[in-house]
Amino acid sequence: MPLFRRAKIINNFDLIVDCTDKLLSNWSAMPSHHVHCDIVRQCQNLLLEIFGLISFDYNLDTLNEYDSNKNELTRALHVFMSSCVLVFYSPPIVGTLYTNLNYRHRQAKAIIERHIYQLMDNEMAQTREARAERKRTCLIASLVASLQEDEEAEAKKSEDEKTGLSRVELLHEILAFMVAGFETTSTVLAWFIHAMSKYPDVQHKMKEELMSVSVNQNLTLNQLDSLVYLDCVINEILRFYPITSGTVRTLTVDDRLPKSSFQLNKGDSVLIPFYNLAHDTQHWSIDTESFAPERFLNEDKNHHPYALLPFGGGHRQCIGQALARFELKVIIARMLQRVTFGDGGPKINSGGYFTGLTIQPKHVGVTIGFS
Ligand code: HEM
Repeated sequence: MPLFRRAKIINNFDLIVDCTDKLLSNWSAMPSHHVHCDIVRQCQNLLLEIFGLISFDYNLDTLNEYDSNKNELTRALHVFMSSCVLVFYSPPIVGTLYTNLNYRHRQAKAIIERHIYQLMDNEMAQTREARAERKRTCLIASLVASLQEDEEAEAKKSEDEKTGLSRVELLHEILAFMVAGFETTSTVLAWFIHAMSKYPDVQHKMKEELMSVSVNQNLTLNQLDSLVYLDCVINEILRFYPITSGTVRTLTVDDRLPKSSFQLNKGDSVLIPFYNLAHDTQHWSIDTESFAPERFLNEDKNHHPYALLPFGGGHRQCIGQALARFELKVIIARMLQRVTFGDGGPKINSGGYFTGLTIQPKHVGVTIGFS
């Protein structure tokens, strides 16, 4: 999607910096010895606010200093996502019963639907010319542009003949974007913060790199582009702590695995396991169990392309990967210009993981020191 190409994404640089500054300002109001145990939620708040503004021109107000849950849509999204986790890991019949009978889920879904339809209507209320212009820069405008002109007429056609999306189909697309667009990136950010508290040398090296390109606290796009070690750290976070266990493809023809000649048949589902590939010693020179961002500068610079697949691959690879990488780079650079993450203690910051919609760090307790 052209909207998620770098040329468009970089227009959001100031917006991402401003949102990060808001979170930093909230953190600075806390006592310096405070151990932050809600890092996963704080990262979600940051990415939700950014994604809402970038994609939907909508302020979810999650960085509100007094109440991050003030907005009705934000609250509904959190409820909806917790029930999605339950449904995702339950047998289909249990999932259907739960979503049909659970009052909180039904209420959250109704609120989300009302807001999304409102977003669509606001977009449709613009003139044709304004919509055509906005389509080039704004996700919601671009999605609304695919709405069917005459839904009733389209409904009478066969599936192959139909063009565009109905309002309900668009609702589901927008909801999928909302969920995929913030939960993933925020989980990577939470793993990053946990990793920094555990690997102070890496954090120190990143700060040195930042200081070498920016002596004052400004941050420009050119400076950001020159932060090579920071890119290595992001890659190592994605390798060391994959946030999804893998992806699945269904075979459209019979095939055999190249080395073992193992027979696969049309219709078989094949799991591509991200964690195993990223930790398989056959594909990496430096110990795969060490957290070593330098590997991407040296020995493992030319690793097998399929050994690291955090965003999947092929036709169905992640549409938002350039946006996610850009958001992460800006946020991390901005944070490390101002703060140092410290280890809150062996028990409270013991890591481990929790599998929700993504694989999240379970026990994170960090101190946040301002310099
Ligand atoms: C670090 C953050 C992210 C990670 C690790 C991630 C990871 C993934 C993965 C593994 C897939 C499946 C790819 C495959 O099967 O080959 C995927 C699909 C997808 N992602 Fe992301 N994602 C991230 C951020 C985002 C963002 C920010 C957006 C929205 C702007 C997004 C939107 C999507 C969509 C719409 C798909 C489905 C694509 C399709 O089925 O054609 N993702 N993502």
